[in-house]
Amino acid sequence: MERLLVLVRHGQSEWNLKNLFTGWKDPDLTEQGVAEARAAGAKLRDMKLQFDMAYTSALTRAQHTLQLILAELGQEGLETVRDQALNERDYGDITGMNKDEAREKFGEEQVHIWRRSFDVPPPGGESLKMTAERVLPYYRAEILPRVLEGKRIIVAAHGNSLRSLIMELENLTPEQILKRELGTGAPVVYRLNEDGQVVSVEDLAD
Ligand SMILES: O=C(O)[C@H](O)COP(=O)(O)O
Repeated sequence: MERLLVLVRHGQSEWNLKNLFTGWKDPDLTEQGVAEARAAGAKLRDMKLQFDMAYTSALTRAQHTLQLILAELGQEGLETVRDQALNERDYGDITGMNKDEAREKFGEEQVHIWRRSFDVPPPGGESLKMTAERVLPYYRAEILPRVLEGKRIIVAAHGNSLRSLIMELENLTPEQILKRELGTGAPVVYRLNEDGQVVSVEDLAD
């Protein structure tokens, strides 16, 4: 039985382009983001992958990315579940702030801690640990059982919601996940065994 799980971060958003902390804000894709999403779909098509179900967040940039990928695959209208459990990490009070200006104001090191530490949340926002505490229960209850019953699943979501899931799938330590960056529009293709453990991983980033 095929147990396929593909994770893909949305293409470049308007706020990625402006270098703003985005979190739960809802900008759409840029032209480049649209192109990245189409390219992700083309890569999956070249691998002859097809899906039985899709999951995405409650945010436009992820939903739009999924829609463009499915169009490339000729799978428009695929059964899709949208849930805010898969939303980006909430950046709290620094949402909307320019990332370079934040470094000037709070210092390079502090901003790096907010962005890449495991358990230090930005003020009023979520750490990666807190993000994992909503992503993983959702994954275990909704997504994993479907993969294990043989449904081929694609998840279009966000840098940090996916990093928290990848940490679990790849058994990474907090130190290892800090260094794991996800490119916009770069699918990661997992095959799982009957216990839900990863037997192969293919990162399609160029
Ligand atoms: O929410 C954001 O600003 C980005 O999508 C991810 O931000 P990061 O690179 O700081 O994790």
